Amino acid sequence: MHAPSAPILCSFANSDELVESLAHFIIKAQKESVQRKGKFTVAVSGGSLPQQLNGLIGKPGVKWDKWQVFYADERIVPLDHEDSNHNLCTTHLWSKVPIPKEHVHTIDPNLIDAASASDAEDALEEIADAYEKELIHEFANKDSARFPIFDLILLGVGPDGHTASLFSGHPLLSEDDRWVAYITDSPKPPARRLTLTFPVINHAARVAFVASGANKADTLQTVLDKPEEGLPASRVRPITPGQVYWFVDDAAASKVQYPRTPFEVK
Ligand SMILES: O=C(O)[C@H](O)[C@@H](O)[C@H](O)[C@H](O)COP(=O)(O)O
Repeated sequence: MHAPSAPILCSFANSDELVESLAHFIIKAQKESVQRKGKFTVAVSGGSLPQQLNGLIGKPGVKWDKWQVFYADERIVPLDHEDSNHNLCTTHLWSKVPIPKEHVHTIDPNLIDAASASDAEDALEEIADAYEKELIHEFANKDSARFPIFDLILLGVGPDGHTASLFSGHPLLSEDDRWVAYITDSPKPPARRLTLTFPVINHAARVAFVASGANKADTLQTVLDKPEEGLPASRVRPITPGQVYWFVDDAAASKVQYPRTPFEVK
């Protein structure tokens, strides 16, 4: 197996340029995937990311009916709860674009009540299993790959270097079997979450991190310049031919020595 390729860092003068370039990048990835196999499989996370996808709204190149969307991580709360990533993405994106509802794969709402009614981990396990089955169903035509190969996984990074719901020092960092796992002790509230695991993230064709603002400068410096520290975001290194990209603004990249790559819209 080849070594993973080095991250590609693209930094933009301001948030508008970042959002617009990210939209072009996503549309290009979508075109390649749709041409090759008629669909585009994407995973998205929460935080500030959904808002940074608003460059896609109204762009004629986006073939929303070809998208199949999963959540890179999700909080175990009802889907209309203010903490829900699905709710956040619906507010910022899905409600504004013609994506078929059934193409956005949520955690099973029928299982959430049981999980909130008790502290039993069984209920969380059941939600994680059901979401994994949903993924297996979508990726059923996968060759004989051990893990799904997403066309694109979109991630944010927290101040502590976490990504999706993969946190420093957590035993889940060494999960090498499951596709989806739950946690009950997220340091970032709410505590109970689902997350795609590292093997899934690192099998993707493309992973794009999106980060903006000066409050991300120290984190990016550690993640990109000191990968040996092993922060969760540094561990995102998709296996060849997968590629990880960083879409950031100059404020977030201000302390990073790692070389920038000019972004070209083709
Ligand atoms: O649901 C979540 O909590 C997120 O998926 C999480 O991984 C997020 O992406 C980072 O914490 C960055 O969040 P910000 O973009 O808001 O800094």
